[in-house]
Amino acid sequence: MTAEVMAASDANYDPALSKLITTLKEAETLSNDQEIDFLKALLESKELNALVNVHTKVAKVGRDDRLAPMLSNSAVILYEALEQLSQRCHLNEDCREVFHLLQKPHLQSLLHAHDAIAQKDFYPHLPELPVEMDEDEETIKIVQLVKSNEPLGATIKTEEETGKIIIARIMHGGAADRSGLIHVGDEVIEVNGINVEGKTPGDVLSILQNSEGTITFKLVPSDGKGAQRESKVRVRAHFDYSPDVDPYIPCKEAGLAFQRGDILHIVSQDDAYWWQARRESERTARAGLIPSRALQERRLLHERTQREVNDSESKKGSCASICTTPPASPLMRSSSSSSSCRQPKTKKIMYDLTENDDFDREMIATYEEVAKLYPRPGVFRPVVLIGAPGVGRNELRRRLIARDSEKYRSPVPYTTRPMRTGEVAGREYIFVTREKMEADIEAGKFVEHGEYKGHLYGTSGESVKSIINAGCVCLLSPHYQAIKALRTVQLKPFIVHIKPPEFEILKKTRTEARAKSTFDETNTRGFTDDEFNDMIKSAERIDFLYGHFFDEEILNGDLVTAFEKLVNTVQRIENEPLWAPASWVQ
Ligand SMILES: Nc1ncnc2c1ncn2[C@@H]1O[C@H](COP(=O)(O)OP(=O)(O)OP(=O)(O)O)[C@@H](O)[C@H]1O
Repeated sequence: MTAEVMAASDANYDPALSKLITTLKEAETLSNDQEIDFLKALLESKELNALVNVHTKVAKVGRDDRLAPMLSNSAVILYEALEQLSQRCHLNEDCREVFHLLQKPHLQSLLHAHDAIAQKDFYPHLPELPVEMDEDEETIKIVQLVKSNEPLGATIKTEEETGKIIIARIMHGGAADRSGLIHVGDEVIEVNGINVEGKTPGDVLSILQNSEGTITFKLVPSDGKGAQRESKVRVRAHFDYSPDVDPYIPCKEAGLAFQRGDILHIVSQDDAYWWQARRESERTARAGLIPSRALQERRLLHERTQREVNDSESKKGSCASICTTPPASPLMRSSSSSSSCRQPKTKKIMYDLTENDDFDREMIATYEEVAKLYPRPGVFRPVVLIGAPGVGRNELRRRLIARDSEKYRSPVPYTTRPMRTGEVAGREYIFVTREKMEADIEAGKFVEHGEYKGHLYGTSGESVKSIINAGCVCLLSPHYQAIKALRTVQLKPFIVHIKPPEFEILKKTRTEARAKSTFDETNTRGFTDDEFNDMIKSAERIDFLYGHFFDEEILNGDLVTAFEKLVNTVQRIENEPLWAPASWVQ
């Protein structure tokens, strides 16, 4: 043994490292180049030796069966348990306590850390060693897939600089993805023995369409690994989408149709314009292409600009009959119908902002990131009933309170108007001076407020909070313009849109029930046909302006049915995890 190696063992070198140093010494006698010197210095460094020792100890602990984890998915089990418990919380105290404990962020983080260790998530993922090969020779892979009714789940494109046909996307969960053999960036050289050089993606598609049985691809693998990780993002769609009528989608068959309100699992946002998603309710399905937020926002902006141009053109009277612009979407029509659904003069208007409510639609509604919000035992989310004036929000609210007045309560509103005969302070209203109310509004003490006939009206945040803190369900039926002020992380409201049925049913149900028009200040006559029509138009406008904020819609035709649906809804809010803005769930 050489003097240096003796020194190495003196320094408590790891045996394997000592052996390497010895071998290196022997090699040094054969050649004496700089690289060997460098390697020697590295192997003899204290830092490397310390690292190797740590590694050996960790590896030894890892081999000890006594320390093997029982399971590596405890966090998943926790969420499953929460889901089960949430339906039983109302049954007994123990359930509620466990449910409460399992929701603690510390416990959840602990289980996540446990799972990461159990799954050995700490091991570095080293790139695969390159296989020795002739540098000039390209690796080619031959992939065979059996053609079925299911689409391949991949899109191709022509690479601009080279003209090569390249795999542009692999749809998550699709046939190509499941095969694990085709990756984004792979170059397609042949399909079923046909050279695709110089061909367009359309030509390749027709080769595929005309093939039967097995399809054989000859591919040059891309440099990257192409491994796709699924993102966990869930969004609520705020618009309807159909790939069949989208002229820009790269491949209609690869598109995913959805409707406003659908919860979508966004599995990939790798492409700036086309995300991959599947409907939350179809977890195993192949992912489909949907427009990204950026693309959809651009389109809406474009449509809006187009509409403005058309509006100004038609005002000039120049192209009304020759304009070839496609008919306005429902989105556009509602937006321009503000004058047709303005409230009648006799109706009380607490929120004198009718000229401004287009601002509410300024926010471009595309997708909203959501997450499951679990009910907290004893702390109920406020339920906000929104609807066109006269549609029956207060009737439904009153019925719910009458059903269980211990549980459902509404805050007493504040007003600056003088008290009328028969009224009791604190029962109908809390009467305050204008100065006091303005100061409180300024100080942010009202969750919603408005002005009617020179008097202020509003609901204080404190009164809502005190109902929630008393363990009751707070019911609110404010003017629809209060939605934005109420929809905060502090209140986490559940918003229900009470909608009128079609004209005939609306008229029939109200007439049979001798309903009193809320447009009549004396509250003595029934609704007129004009008022029914206004109610329907107003509901359309509310839907256009605020539809993306609604958690639920209830059609108030038959009152018994509508009330039953409301009862079911409030029970779900109390017991089930429900989708809510992701920023509310931390
Ligand atoms: N489904 C229904 N069938 C029959 N009558 C109904 C129905 N829903 C509500 N009504 C009646 O319609 C009238 C107006 O209802 P309500 O007072 O609840 O309206 P609202 O939405 O609170 O209106 P506003 O905001 O103008 O006060 C009441 O007489 C109510 O009993």
